[in-house]
Amino acid sequence: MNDNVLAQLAEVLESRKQAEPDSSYVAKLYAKGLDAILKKIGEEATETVMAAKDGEKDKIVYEIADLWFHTLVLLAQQGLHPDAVLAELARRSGVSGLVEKASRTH
Ligand SMILES: N=c1c2ncn([C@@H]3O[C@H](COP(=O)(O)OP(=O)(O)OP(=O)(O)O)[C@@H](O)[C@H]3O)c2ncn1[C@@H]1O[C@H](COP(=O)(O)O)[C@@H](O)[C@H]1O
Repeated sequence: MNDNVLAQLAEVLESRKQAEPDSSYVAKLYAKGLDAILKKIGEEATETVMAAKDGEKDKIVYEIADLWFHTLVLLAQQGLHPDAVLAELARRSGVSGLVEKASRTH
């Protein structure tokens, strides 16, 4: 499991831009707009903090998955791909492969 999960999910999130709001959670979020997406990110960040404060490792993973998921929805809504974030992280850490991959695809 690696960043392909992010790329595959990004593809699904892109496809949901053509879906009817009633047919999909993500399509419904897009229809509600930016503020609704940002609200979910805020909620999931708070739930992550609470899980960490409670020291519940399983819950931390679960809530971070929710948080990452909603940030991926935000990236898609903004016309951005997760590769841009991976490339930025790679740039900071000096991992060259991802930077090259991102510059090839965008
Ligand atoms: N990975 C996810 C995913 N992670 C979290 N969630 C949703 O994010 C929400 C998390 O919010 P909460 O924890 O607050 O739970 P909730 O009370 O049900 O949330 P609300 O309904 O109040 O927003 C839940 O509704 C989860 O179902 C996700 N919904 C969809 N996906 C994937 O996204 C893709 C598109 O999904 P659809 O749009 O549903 O087809 C598919 O690949 C899905 O597997």
